[in-house]
Amino acid sequence: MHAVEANFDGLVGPTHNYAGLSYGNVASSKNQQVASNPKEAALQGLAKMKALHDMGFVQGVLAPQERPDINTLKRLGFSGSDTHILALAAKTDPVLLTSCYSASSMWTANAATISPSSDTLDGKIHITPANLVNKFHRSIEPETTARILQAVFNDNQYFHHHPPLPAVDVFGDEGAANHTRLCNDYDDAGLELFVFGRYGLSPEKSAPCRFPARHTYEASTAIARLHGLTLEQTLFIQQNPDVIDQGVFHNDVIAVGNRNVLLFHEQAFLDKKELLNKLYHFFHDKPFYPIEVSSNFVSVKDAINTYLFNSQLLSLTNEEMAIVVPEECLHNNAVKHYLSELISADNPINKVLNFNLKQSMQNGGGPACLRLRVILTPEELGAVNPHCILNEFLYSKLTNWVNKHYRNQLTIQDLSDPSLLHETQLALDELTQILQLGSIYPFQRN
Ligand SMILES: NCCC[C@H](NC(=O)CCC(=O)O)C(=O)O
Repeated sequence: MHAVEANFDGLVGPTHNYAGLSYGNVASSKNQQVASNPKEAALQGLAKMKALHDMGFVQGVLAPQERPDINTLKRLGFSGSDTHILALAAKTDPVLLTSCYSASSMWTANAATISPSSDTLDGKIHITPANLVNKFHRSIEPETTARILQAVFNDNQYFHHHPPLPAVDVFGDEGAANHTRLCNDYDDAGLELFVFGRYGLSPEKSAPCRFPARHTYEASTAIARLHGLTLEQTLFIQQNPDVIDQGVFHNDVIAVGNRNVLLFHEQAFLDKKELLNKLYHFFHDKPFYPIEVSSNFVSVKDAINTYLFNSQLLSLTNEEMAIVVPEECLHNNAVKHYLSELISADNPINKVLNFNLKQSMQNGGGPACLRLRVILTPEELGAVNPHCILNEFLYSKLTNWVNKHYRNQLTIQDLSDPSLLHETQLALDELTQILQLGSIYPFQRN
Protein backbone atom coordinates (compact mmCIF):
# COMPACT_ATOMS: atom_id res chain seq x y z
CA MET A 1 0.00 0.00 0.00
CA HIS A 2 1.05 3.53 -0.75
CA ALA A 3 0.97 6.79 1.15
CA VAL A 4 -2.33 8.67 0.93
CA GLU A 5 -3.42 12.24 1.37
CA ALA A 6 -5.74 12.48 4.37
CA ASN A 7 -7.84 15.59 4.87
CA PHE A 8 -8.52 16.71 8.42
CA ASP A 9 -11.50 19.04 8.40
CA GLY A 10 -12.33 21.41 11.20
CA LEU A 11 -15.60 20.67 12.93
CA VAL A 12 -17.46 23.99 13.11
CA GLY A 13 -17.83 25.06 16.73
CA PRO A 14 -21.15 25.93 18.44
CA THR A 15 -20.44 29.70 18.50
CA HIS A 16 -20.01 30.20 14.72
CA ASN A 17 -20.95 33.84 14.09
CA TYR A 18 -20.36 36.77 11.75
CA ALA A 19 -18.42 39.46 13.57
CA GLY A 20 -16.52 41.07 10.68
CA LEU A 21 -13.20 40.49 12.40
CA SER A 22 -10.97 39.84 9.38
CA TYR A 23 -10.00 43.11 7.72
CA GLY A 24 -8.80 42.23 4.21
CA ASN A 25 -11.18 39.25 3.95
CA VAL A 26 -14.03 40.61 1.84
CA ALA A 27 -16.71 38.09 2.89
CA SER A 28 -15.99 38.57 6.60
CA SER A 29 -16.41 42.35 6.32
CA LYS A 30 -19.47 42.09 4.09
CA ASN A 31 -21.41 39.76 6.37
CA GLN A 32 -20.64 41.47 9.65
CA GLN A 33 -23.71 41.30 11.92
CA VAL A 34 -25.62 38.83 9.71
CA ALA A 35 -27.29 36.16 11.89
CA SER A 36 -25.45 32.84 11.65
CA ASN A 37 -26.72 29.28 11.89
CA PRO A 38 -24.11 27.24 13.80
CA LYS A 39 -26.06 23.99 13.46
CA GLU A 40 -26.32 24.32 9.70
CA ALA A 41 -22.64 25.32 9.50
CA ALA A 42 -21.49 22.21 11.35
CA LEU A 43 -23.81 19.94 9.35
CA GLN A 44 -22.64 21.43 6.05
CA GLY A 45 -19.03 20.70 7.04
CA LEU A 46 -19.88 17.17 8.14
CA ALA A 47 -21.76 16.51 4.89
CA LYS A 48 -18.60 17.34 2.90
CA MET A 49 -16.51 15.06 5.13
CA LYS A 50 -19.01 12.23 4.78
CA ALA A 51 -19.25 12.53 0.99
CA LEU A 52 -15.47 12.37 0.62
CA HIS A 53 -15.28 9.46 3.05
CA ASP A 54 -17.93 7.65 0.99
CA MET A 55 -15.77 8.14 -2.12
CA GLY A 56 -12.96 6.28 -0.37
CA PHE A 57 -10.81 9.17 0.82
CA VAL A 58 -9.26 9.15 4.28
CA GLN A 59 -11.12 11.86 6.16
CA GLY A 60 -10.16 13.12 9.60
CA VAL A 61 -11.91 15.47 12.02
CA LEU A 62 -10.28 18.20 14.11
CA ALA A 63 -12.14 19.45 17.16
CA PRO A 64 -13.12 23.12 17.49
CA GLN A 65 -11.72 25.37 20.22
CA GLU A 66 -13.24 26.43 23.49
CA ARG A 67 -15.23 29.59 22.90
CA PRO A 68 -15.89 31.91 24.57
CA ASP A 69 -12.24 32.03 25.55
CA ILE A 70 -12.62 33.09 29.18
CA ASN A 71 -8.91 32.66 29.92
CA THR A 72 -8.00 35.27 27.30
CA LEU A 73 -10.54 37.70 28.77
CA LYS A 74 -8.94 37.12 32.18
CA ARG A 75 -5.48 37.75 30.71
CA LEU A 76 -6.82 41.05 29.48
CA GLY A 77 -7.93 42.16 32.90
CA PHE A 78 -11.51 40.97 33.26
CA SER A 79 -12.19 39.27 36.57
CA GLY A 80 -14.95 37.77 38.66
CA SER A 81 -17.26 34.90 37.75
CA ASP A 82 -17.43 33.75 34.13
CA THR A 83 -20.90 35.26 33.82
CA HIS A 84 -19.66 38.58 35.18
CA ILE A 85 -16.69 38.57 32.81
CA LEU A 86 -18.97 38.06 29.80
CA ALA A 87 -21.40 40.77 30.89
CA LEU A 88 -18.60 43.25 31.54
CA ALA A 89 -16.85 42.53 28.23
CA ALA A 90 -20.16 42.87 26.34
CA LYS A 91 -20.69 46.27 27.94
CA THR A 92 -17.19 47.74 27.79
CA ASP A 93 -15.53 46.11 24.78
CA PRO A 94 -17.95 44.21 22.52
CA VAL A 95 -15.35 43.68 19.75
CA LEU A 96 -13.05 41.98 22.23
CA LEU A 97 -15.93 39.76 23.28
CA THR A 98 -16.73 38.75 19.69
CA SER A 99 -13.01 37.99 19.16
CA CYS A 100 -13.07 35.63 22.11
CA TYR A 101 -16.22 34.02 20.72
CA SER A 102 -15.04 33.37 17.15
CA ALA A 103 -15.32 29.83 15.79
CA SER A 104 -12.46 30.60 13.37
CA SER A 105 -10.52 27.44 14.25
CA MET A 106 -12.90 25.64 11.82
CA TRP A 107 -10.52 26.74 9.00
CA THR A 108 -7.91 24.11 9.70
CA ALA A 109 -5.85 25.03 6.62
CA ASN A 110 -4.63 27.74 8.99
CA ALA A 111 -4.02 25.39 11.90
CA ALA A 112 -0.50 24.33 10.96
CA THR A 113 2.07 23.57 8.27
CA ILE A 114 2.76 19.87 7.86
CA SER A 115 5.64 18.25 5.97
CA PRO A 116 5.36 14.55 5.14
CA SER A 117 8.04 12.06 6.13
CA SER A 118 9.17 11.61 2.52
CA ASP A 119 10.35 15.25 2.50
CA THR A 120 12.06 15.60 5.88
CA LEU A 121 15.65 14.82 6.84
CA ASP A 122 14.76 12.58 9.80
CA GLY A 123 11.91 10.78 8.01
CA LYS A 124 9.28 12.00 10.48
CA ILE A 125 6.15 14.05 9.81
CA HIS A 126 6.84 17.60 11.01
CA ILE A 127 4.02 19.75 12.33
CA THR A 128 4.17 23.46 13.26
CA PRO A 129 0.98 25.17 14.45
CA ALA A 130 0.53 28.59 12.82
CA ASN A 131 0.84 31.62 15.11
CA LEU A 132 -1.87 33.56 13.22
CA VAL A 133 -0.61 36.83 14.74
CA ASN A 134 -2.16 39.10 12.14
CA LYS A 135 -5.69 38.82 13.55
CA PHE A 136 -6.28 38.94 17.30
CA HIS A 137 -9.23 36.51 17.21
CA ARG A 138 -7.01 33.96 15.43
CA SER A 139 -3.86 34.61 17.48
CA ILE A 140 -5.57 32.97 20.45
CA GLU A 141 -5.87 29.63 18.62
CA PRO A 142 -2.32 28.14 18.50
CA GLU A 143 -2.02 26.91 22.10
CA THR A 144 -5.14 24.75 21.91
CA THR A 145 -4.42 23.88 18.27
CA ALA A 146 -1.09 22.42 19.39
CA ARG A 147 -2.84 20.33 22.05
CA ILE A 148 -5.43 19.08 19.55
CA LEU A 149 -2.78 18.15 16.98
CA GLN A 150 -0.79 16.35 19.67
CA ALA A 151 -3.87 14.41 20.72
CA VAL A 152 -4.56 13.38 17.11
CA PHE A 153 -0.99 12.69 15.97
CA ASN A 154 0.11 11.30 19.28
CA ASP A 155 3.04 9.03 18.53
CA ASN A 156 6.50 10.58 18.64
CA GLN A 157 7.97 7.72 16.67
CA TYR A 158 6.23 9.21 13.61
CA PHE A 159 5.24 12.81 14.43
CA HIS A 160 7.49 15.70 15.40
CA HIS A 161 5.56 18.61 16.89
CA HIS A 162 7.21 22.06 16.91
CA PRO A 163 5.97 25.04 18.91
CA PRO A 164 4.46 27.92 16.89
CA LEU A 165 6.92 30.57 15.61
CA PRO A 166 7.49 33.67 17.78
CA ALA A 167 4.21 35.58 17.94
CA VAL A 168 5.38 38.79 16.25
CA ASP A 169 4.54 40.31 12.87
CA VAL A 170 7.99 39.51 11.42
CA PHE A 171 7.12 35.81 11.72
CA GLY A 172 3.44 36.09 10.75
CA ASP A 173 2.48 32.51 9.86
CA GLU A 174 -0.91 31.44 8.46
CA GLY A 175 -0.05 27.76 8.06
CA ALA A 176 -0.99 25.51 5.17
CA ALA A 177 -3.23 28.11 3.49
CA ASN A 178 0.06 29.40 2.06
CA HIS A 179 1.74 26.04 1.55
CA THR A 180 1.30 23.59 -1.33
CA ARG A 181 3.19 20.41 -2.00
CA LEU A 182 3.80 19.09 -5.50
CA CYS A 183 5.07 15.58 -6.21
CA ASN A 184 4.73 12.59 -8.50
CA ASP A 185 3.39 9.92 -6.15
CA TYR A 186 2.53 10.84 -2.56
CA ASP A 187 5.35 8.48 -1.47
CA ASP A 188 7.97 10.44 -3.38
CA ALA A 189 9.97 13.38 -2.04
CA GLY A 190 8.05 16.46 -3.13
CA LEU A 191 8.57 20.14 -3.70
CA GLU A 192 7.15 22.29 -0.93
CA LEU A 193 5.92 25.61 -2.21
CA PHE A 194 5.79 28.34 0.46
CA VAL A 195 3.92 31.49 -0.58
CA PHE A 196 4.39 34.63 1.49
CA GLY A 197 2.83 38.10 1.30
CA ARG A 198 5.75 40.29 2.38
CA TYR A 199 9.23 40.40 3.92
CA GLY A 200 9.08 40.90 7.69
CA LEU A 201 12.65 42.16 8.06
CA SER A 202 12.87 44.09 4.77
CA PRO A 203 9.80 46.33 4.81
CA GLU A 204 11.16 48.35 1.88
CA LYS A 205 10.53 45.42 -0.48
CA SER A 206 7.27 45.10 -2.39
CA ALA A 207 4.17 44.65 -0.21
CA PRO A 208 0.44 45.40 -0.44
CA CYS A 209 -0.72 48.94 0.40
CA ARG A 210 -4.36 48.51 1.33
CA PHE A 211 -4.86 45.21 3.13
CA PRO A 212 -2.38 43.42 5.40
CA ALA A 213 -0.10 40.67 4.11
CA ARG A 214 -0.52 38.17 6.90
CA HIS A 215 2.34 35.80 6.09
CA THR A 216 6.06 36.61 5.87
CA TYR A 217 9.07 35.24 4.05
CA GLU A 218 10.81 34.84 7.39
CA ALA A 219 8.01 32.59 8.67
CA SER A 220 8.20 30.39 5.57
CA THR A 221 11.98 29.93 5.71
CA ALA A 222 11.87 29.22 9.45
CA ILE A 223 9.28 26.46 8.94
CA ALA A 224 11.36 24.93 6.13
CA ARG A 225 14.43 24.87 8.43
CA LEU A 226 12.49 23.43 11.36
CA HIS A 227 10.99 20.70 9.19
CA GLY A 228 14.38 19.65 7.85
CA LEU A 229 13.62 20.40 4.20
CA THR A 230 16.52 20.75 1.80
CA LEU A 231 16.93 23.76 -0.47
CA GLU A 232 16.23 21.65 -3.56
CA GLN A 233 12.89 20.67 -2.09
CA THR A 234 11.63 24.12 -1.22
CA LEU A 235 10.45 27.13 -3.12
CA PHE A 236 9.66 30.50 -1.56
CA ILE A 237 7.46 32.61 -3.79
CA GLN A 238 5.87 35.98 -3.13
CA GLN A 239 2.16 36.44 -3.60
CA ASN A 240 1.21 39.30 -5.90
CA PRO A 241 0.63 42.30 -3.54
CA ASP A 242 -2.06 43.62 -5.93
CA VAL A 243 -4.29 40.60 -5.35
CA ILE A 244 -3.87 40.83 -1.57
CA ASP A 245 -5.11 44.41 -1.94
CA GLN A 246 -8.18 43.07 -3.78
CA GLY A 247 -9.02 40.63 -0.95
CA VAL A 248 -6.86 37.54 -1.56
CA PHE A 249 -5.77 37.27 2.07
CA HIS A 250 -4.32 33.74 1.69
CA ASN A 251 -2.71 32.14 -1.36
CA ASP A 252 -5.30 29.34 -1.26
CA VAL A 253 -7.89 31.88 -2.42
CA ILE A 254 -6.04 32.12 -5.78
CA ALA A 255 -4.08 28.87 -6.31
CA VAL A 256 -4.31 25.18 -5.47
CA GLY A 257 -1.97 22.28 -6.14
CA ASN A 258 -2.01 18.52 -5.87
CA ARG A 259 0.67 16.11 -7.05
CA ASN A 260 1.65 17.25 -10.55
CA VAL A 261 -1.09 19.83 -11.01
CA LEU A 262 -0.93 23.51 -10.08
CA LEU A 263 -4.11 25.45 -10.80
CA PHE A 264 -3.53 29.19 -10.40
CA HIS A 265 -4.83 32.55 -11.49
CA GLU A 266 -2.48 34.43 -13.82
CA GLN A 267 -2.22 37.24 -11.24
CA ALA A 268 -1.54 35.01 -8.24
CA PHE A 269 2.25 35.35 -7.99
CA LEU A 270 4.72 38.23 -8.20
CA ASP A 271 7.16 36.26 -10.35
CA LYS A 272 5.27 33.53 -12.19
CA LYS A 273 8.16 32.84 -14.57
CA GLU A 274 10.59 31.96 -11.81
CA LEU A 275 8.01 29.68 -10.21
CA LEU A 276 7.24 27.79 -13.42
CA ASN A 277 10.93 27.42 -14.35
CA LYS A 278 11.65 25.84 -11.01
CA LEU A 279 8.64 23.56 -11.19
CA TYR A 280 9.53 22.34 -14.70
CA HIS A 281 13.05 21.73 -13.44
CA PHE A 282 11.71 19.71 -10.49
CA PHE A 283 9.47 17.51 -12.65
CA HIS A 284 12.01 17.40 -15.55
CA ASP A 285 11.04 14.30 -17.60
CA LYS A 286 7.81 13.57 -15.69
CA PRO A 287 4.48 15.17 -16.65
CA PHE A 288 3.65 18.46 -14.94
CA TYR A 289 0.40 20.38 -15.48
CA PRO A 290 0.54 24.09 -14.67
CA ILE A 291 -3.01 25.32 -15.32
CA GLU A 292 -3.01 29.09 -15.54
CA VAL A 293 -6.38 30.81 -15.48
CA SER A 294 -6.47 34.04 -17.39
CA SER A 295 -8.34 37.13 -16.18
CA ASN A 296 -10.24 36.97 -19.47
CA PHE A 297 -11.93 33.82 -18.24
CA VAL A 298 -12.11 34.44 -14.51
CA SER A 299 -11.44 37.86 -12.96
CA VAL A 300 -9.76 38.16 -9.56
CA LYS A 301 -13.09 39.52 -8.32
CA ASP A 302 -14.95 36.40 -9.51
CA ALA A 303 -12.27 34.21 -7.96
CA ILE A 304 -12.80 35.96 -4.61
CA ASN A 305 -16.59 35.86 -4.85
CA THR A 306 -16.82 32.19 -5.82
CA TYR A 307 -13.69 30.72 -4.21
CA LEU A 308 -12.94 28.74 -7.39
CA PHE A 309 -9.31 28.31 -6.29
CA ASN A 310 -10.21 27.50 -2.69
CA SER A 311 -11.01 24.09 -4.01
CA GLN A 312 -9.65 20.69 -3.15
CA LEU A 313 -7.92 18.69 -5.88
CA LEU A 314 -8.34 15.06 -4.95
CA SER A 315 -6.65 12.16 -6.73
CA LEU A 316 -9.28 9.65 -7.86
CA THR A 317 -6.70 7.38 -9.49
CA ASN A 318 -3.06 7.87 -10.47
CA GLU A 319 -4.12 9.86 -13.53
CA GLU A 320 -7.43 11.42 -12.54
CA MET A 321 -8.46 14.14 -10.11
CA ALA A 322 -11.69 15.69 -8.94
CA ILE A 323 -12.05 19.36 -8.07
CA VAL A 324 -14.15 20.05 -4.97
CA VAL A 325 -15.73 23.49 -5.21
CA PRO A 326 -18.27 25.49 -3.22
CA GLU A 327 -21.72 25.82 -4.79
CA GLU A 328 -21.09 29.53 -5.38
CA CYS A 329 -18.89 28.50 -8.36
CA LEU A 330 -21.93 27.15 -10.19
CA HIS A 331 -23.90 30.35 -9.60
CA ASN A 332 -21.37 32.45 -11.50
CA ASN A 333 -21.53 32.04 -15.30
CA ALA A 334 -17.85 32.76 -16.00
CA VAL A 335 -16.65 30.33 -13.34
CA LYS A 336 -19.19 27.67 -14.25
CA HIS A 337 -18.12 27.91 -17.87
CA TYR A 338 -14.45 27.77 -16.88
CA LEU A 339 -15.03 24.60 -14.83
CA SER A 340 -16.67 22.82 -17.75
CA GLU A 341 -13.70 23.76 -19.96
CA LEU A 342 -11.26 22.66 -17.28
CA ILE A 343 -12.61 19.14 -16.96
CA SER A 344 -12.66 18.54 -20.70
CA ALA A 345 -9.15 19.93 -21.31
CA ASP A 346 -5.96 17.86 -21.41
CA ASN A 347 -5.14 17.62 -17.70
CA PRO A 348 -5.87 15.14 -14.87
CA ILE A 349 -8.89 17.09 -13.51
CA ASN A 350 -11.99 15.47 -14.96
CA LYS A 351 -14.73 15.77 -12.38
CA VAL A 352 -16.39 18.60 -10.42
CA LEU A 353 -17.87 17.96 -6.99
CA ASN A 354 -19.75 20.83 -5.41
CA PHE A 355 -20.87 21.40 -1.83
CA ASN A 356 -23.10 23.83 -0.02
CA LEU A 357 -20.75 25.47 2.49
CA LYS A 358 -22.57 28.78 2.64
CA GLN A 359 -22.22 29.26 6.40
CA SER A 360 -18.43 29.05 6.17
CA MET A 361 -18.22 30.89 2.83
CA GLN A 362 -19.94 33.92 4.37
CA ASN A 363 -16.90 34.28 6.61
CA GLY A 364 -14.42 33.75 3.77
CA GLY A 365 -13.76 30.02 4.17
CA GLY A 366 -14.26 27.54 1.31
CA PRO A 367 -13.61 23.79 0.94
CA ALA A 368 -9.81 24.17 1.08
CA CYS A 369 -9.87 26.47 4.12
CA LEU A 370 -11.81 23.84 6.01
CA ARG A 371 -9.19 21.12 5.64
CA LEU A 372 -5.63 20.38 6.71
CA ARG A 373 -3.81 17.96 4.43
CA VAL A 374 -1.57 15.25 5.84
CA ILE A 375 0.28 12.74 3.66
CA LEU A 376 0.42 9.47 5.58
CA THR A 377 2.05 6.11 4.92
CA PRO A 378 0.00 3.11 6.11
CA GLU A 379 2.15 2.89 9.28
CA GLU A 380 1.70 6.58 10.01
CA LEU A 381 -2.03 6.36 9.41
CA GLY A 382 -2.10 3.47 11.87
CA ALA A 383 -0.51 5.74 14.47
CA VAL A 384 -3.18 8.47 14.18
CA ASN A 385 -5.84 8.64 16.91
CA PRO A 386 -8.44 6.34 15.27
CA HIS A 387 -11.35 8.13 16.96
CA CYS A 388 -10.64 11.19 14.81
CA ILE A 389 -10.93 9.33 11.51
CA LEU A 390 -14.39 9.54 9.97
CA ASN A 391 -16.51 6.45 9.40
CA GLU A 392 -20.30 5.85 9.30
CA PHE A 393 -20.41 5.46 13.06
CA LEU A 394 -18.46 8.62 13.88
CA TYR A 395 -20.44 10.60 11.31
CA SER A 396 -23.73 9.63 12.90
CA LYS A 397 -22.38 10.29 16.40
CA LEU A 398 -21.18 13.76 15.38
CA THR A 399 -24.40 14.70 13.57
CA ASN A 400 -26.42 13.63 16.62
CA TRP A 401 -24.08 15.63 18.84
CA VAL A 402 -24.51 18.74 16.66
CA ASN A 403 -28.29 18.33 16.53
CA LYS A 404 -28.42 17.98 20.30
CA HIS A 405 -26.19 20.90 21.28
CA TYR A 406 -26.13 23.57 18.56
CA ARG A 407 -28.38 26.57 18.14
CA ASN A 408 -29.83 27.31 14.73
CA GLN A 409 -29.44 31.03 15.06
CA LEU A 410 -26.81 33.23 16.63
CA THR A 411 -26.56 37.00 16.49
CA ILE A 412 -23.83 39.19 17.97
CA GLN A 413 -26.31 40.21 20.69
CA ASP A 414 -26.65 36.56 21.77
CA LEU A 415 -22.97 36.42 22.69
CA SER A 416 -23.55 38.05 26.08
CA ASP A 417 -26.05 35.32 27.02
CA PRO A 418 -24.38 33.33 29.83
CA SER A 419 -26.31 30.17 28.94
CA LEU A 420 -24.34 30.03 25.65
CA LEU A 421 -21.14 29.55 27.68
CA HIS A 422 -22.61 26.62 29.59
CA GLU A 423 -24.09 25.08 26.44
CA THR A 424 -20.74 25.18 24.66
CA GLN A 425 -18.79 23.73 27.57
CA LEU A 426 -21.25 20.88 27.93
CA ALA A 427 -21.06 20.17 24.19
CA LEU A 428 -17.25 20.32 24.02
CA ASP A 429 -16.82 18.14 27.08
CA GLU A 430 -18.93 15.48 25.36
CA LEU A 431 -16.97 15.93 22.12
CA THR A 432 -13.61 15.24 23.78
CA GLN A 433 -15.08 11.91 24.84
CA ILE A 434 -16.39 11.09 21.35
CA LEU A 435 -13.03 11.92 19.74
CA GLN A 436 -11.07 10.59 22.74
CA LEU A 437 -8.86 13.63 22.96
CA GLY A 438 -8.38 13.86 26.73
CA SER A 439 -8.70 17.22 28.53
CA ILE A 440 -7.58 19.56 25.76
CA TYR A 441 -9.74 22.56 26.69
CA PRO A 442 -8.73 25.16 29.26
CA PHE A 443 -12.11 24.79 31.07
CA GLN A 444 -11.29 21.10 31.57
CA ARG A 445 -7.84 21.92 32.92
CA ASN A 446 -8.43 24.96 35.20
N1 LIG B 1 -8.78 30.29 5.47
C1 LIG B 1 -10.02 30.98 5.67
C2 LIG B 1 -9.96 31.82 6.90
C3 LIG B 1 -11.18 32.68 7.11
C4 LIG B 1 -11.09 33.47 8.38
N2 LIG B 1 -12.32 34.22 8.63
C5 LIG B 1 -12.56 34.77 9.83
O1 LIG B 1 -11.81 34.66 10.76
C6 LIG B 1 -13.86 35.56 9.95
C7 LIG B 1 -14.28 35.78 11.37
C8 LIG B 1 -15.36 36.81 11.50
O2 LIG B 1 -15.34 37.83 10.84
O3 LIG B 1 -16.30 36.59 12.31
C9 LIG B 1 -9.90 34.42 8.35
O4 LIG B 1 -10.03 35.52 7.82
O5 LIG B 1 -8.81 34.03 8.82
